[in-house]
Amino acid sequence: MPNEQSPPVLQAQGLTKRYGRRTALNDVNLTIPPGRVIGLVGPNGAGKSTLLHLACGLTEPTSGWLNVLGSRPAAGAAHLARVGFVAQDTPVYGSFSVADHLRLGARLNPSWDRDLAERRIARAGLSPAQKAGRLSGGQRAQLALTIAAATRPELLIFDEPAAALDPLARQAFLENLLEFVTELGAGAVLSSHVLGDIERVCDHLVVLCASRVQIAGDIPDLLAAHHRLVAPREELDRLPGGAEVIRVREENDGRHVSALVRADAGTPSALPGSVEPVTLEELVLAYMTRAAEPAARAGARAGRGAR
Ligand SMILES: Nc1ncnc2c1ncn2[C@@H]1O[C@H](COP(=O)(O)OP(=O)(O)OP(=O)(O)O)[C@@H](O)[C@H]1O
Repeated sequence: MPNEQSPPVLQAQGLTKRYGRRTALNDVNLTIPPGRVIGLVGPNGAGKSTLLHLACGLTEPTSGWLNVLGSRPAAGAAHLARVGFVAQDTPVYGSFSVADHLRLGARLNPSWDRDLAERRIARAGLSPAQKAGRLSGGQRAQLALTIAAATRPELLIFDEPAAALDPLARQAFLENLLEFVTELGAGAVLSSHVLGDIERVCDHLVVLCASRVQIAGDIPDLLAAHHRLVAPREELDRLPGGAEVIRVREENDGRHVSALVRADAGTPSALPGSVEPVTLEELVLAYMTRAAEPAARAGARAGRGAR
């Protein structure tokens, strides 16, 4: 069970990963405190899988470093056992039965919790005799989750585990995930494109776009620090110190703008115009849009140059 003295779940400094000439992660700095369920969001190609693969020790940084639970990823068998990973396509062995998977898990993992595995398989309604290749996407995801959790890791890492599931199966999967996290006293990192899923299960958010972390923090703190305001455009030049405009949109009247602003706690009363709280979706979209704008402008310039 993590406490105040526990090391950060993830800590990265200058973390960079290149595949040939392609940069997947660029100078990522991140410190995530212990005991969190972390949502990792970002558009396709943002570098989410790369970050998760680095965290599991499946690949090495090009430069910089990353610590997971206070050590380099996969630094020896003992550290490897502290982290459970469920990959994007929740892989299982198609010709093995559910029971075969549990037997294999028990044989390969000294910390295997047989009681937890069997209890959860029964709870998910999976028949031990069923071949994994015949399971539905939702059942396969539950099996992969159970195998990862039965090794009793301190951190569970999921790469878009529920992407292919229908809403009901997704809800069942996420509920199960949260139950595991509670039962094991573990942390979890979960990448997803579905903000509703993140909102439902995560208490910490990392927005990754264009190979960099755009914003990270505990979700209640992030929501408290961001505001939507509608004000005359010129008022944006007179924002209080420390306030930062993340995204601006023209209002229909041509005189006012709607802006998403980051401001320290306590500043909302100093902001001009009408000030409203933001939703998690607005916040994430604002950072994604801001990150995409330089690339879009560069693309437009290149397009004009090509004509
Ligand atoms: N093994 C690889 N070889 C070459 N390029 C790669 C490799 N893995 C990832 N990339 C590239 O690195 C960048 C980041 O990819 P990554 O898969 O980490 O993004 P992602 O945020 O997980 O995307 P998605 O949401 O589509 O799964 C992309 O440009 C991708 O093409």
